[in-house]
Amino acid sequence: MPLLAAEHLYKIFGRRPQRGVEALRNGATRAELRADGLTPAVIDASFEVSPGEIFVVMGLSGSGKSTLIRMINGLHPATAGEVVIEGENLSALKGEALRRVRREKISMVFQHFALLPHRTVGENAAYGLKVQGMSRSDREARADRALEMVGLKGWGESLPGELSGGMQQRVGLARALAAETDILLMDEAFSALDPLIRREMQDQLVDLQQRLDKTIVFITHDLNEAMRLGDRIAMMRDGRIEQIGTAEQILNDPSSNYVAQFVQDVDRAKVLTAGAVMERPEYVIGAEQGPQQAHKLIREHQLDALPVVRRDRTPVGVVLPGEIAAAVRDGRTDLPLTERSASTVTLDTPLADLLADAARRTSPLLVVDDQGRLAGLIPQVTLLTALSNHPAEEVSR
Ligand SMILES: Nc1ncnc2c1ncn2[C@@H]1O[C@H](COP(=O)(O)OP(=O)(O)OP(=O)(O)O)[C@@H](O)[C@H]1O
Repeated sequence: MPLLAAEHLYKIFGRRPQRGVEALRNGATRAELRADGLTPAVIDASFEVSPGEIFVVMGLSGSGKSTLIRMINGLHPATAGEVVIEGENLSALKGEALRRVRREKISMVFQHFALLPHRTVGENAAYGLKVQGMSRSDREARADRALEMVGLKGWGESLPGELSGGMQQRVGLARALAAETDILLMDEAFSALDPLIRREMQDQLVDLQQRLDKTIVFITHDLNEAMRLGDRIAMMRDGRIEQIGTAEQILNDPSSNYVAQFVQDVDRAKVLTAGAVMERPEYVIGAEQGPQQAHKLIREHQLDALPVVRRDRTPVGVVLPGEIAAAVRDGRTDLPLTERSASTVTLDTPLADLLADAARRTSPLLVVDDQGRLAGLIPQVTLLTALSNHPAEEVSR
């Protein structure tokens, strides 16, 4: 079951917004609604977020991201459609019931930290808990734990003004973590930070997510940030979600010209991984087999390379047509198939790392999964083609 789902959500600002929903469903354009005094901020948005996922909502200014996230946390009632959290329809809740879900399930991190300047870092981290009526000692214990998680142990007595921007945002994050909700909503949370600190925070967020298994909806207008953070990304335009997919799906298979144009300048080498560019081998050969069998398979199926694997499918190496043909011709049929060992990389190795020595490579790369089993193969030509699109200085990091 998804932890969080949006089902045909609409948010229209203006008087009697419901008529705008009807008009849009009947094919009216945004401009037509505007002329009628209505602003459609979110139009027919549907998606599901799984537990432990980082789901990024990406779009330009005015595309509807903030409005969408405000509907998810119940700050804005939806004009139509539903927000469902752990099976509970938020849109149907009111008053205390709505406040309870918001308090227990969702916490929010804002762009401008939203810290109270005259309260200490510790008090700021514990702020949401005080509002809930939690005892002082419990509040302090939770706030301390949260500050430690974000690397601010020992800063509890300081005032926010004594901290750098990056540290202040960590306090904002600690406050959200102290609430111990499963869902974190982050609205342009790192946009006010300078680039180096921003990267650090992105890395820390991914790390925290892996340790704490939070479900995160992260809003950004920065495509690189979206690609770095998102398990999946929803691309928004003019209130509508144009495409939802992994960074790789969006790069390799954009659903519209708009998305294609948007991603055209992305450095693919930094986003794509070995898993995205590999081919799944249709044929493999067991390490106990000999060159005769390898030769036969290669000839019959016109293979460019044949991975050699053990019984448990861990790779031993790869045989190439020319060499195996020569061995068979010379009668060296007792040759062990492990003769040429190939380099192996894991599924999540960035393409940029593979390109670093692509020009020197003479055999395909074997890709293994996290159990060390053969998952795929990256032919030489794939690397060389990628390399020609990414000059070496661009990919060396
Ligand atoms: N309270 C409001 N009343 C009227 N119109 C609004 C309101 N809030 C947002 N809008 C309009 O809804 C549209 C979407 O705005 P929204 O703030 O959700 O976009 P955004 O993608 O978050 O942009 P930004 O990154 O600039 O915050 C815009 O046209 C905006 O002017």
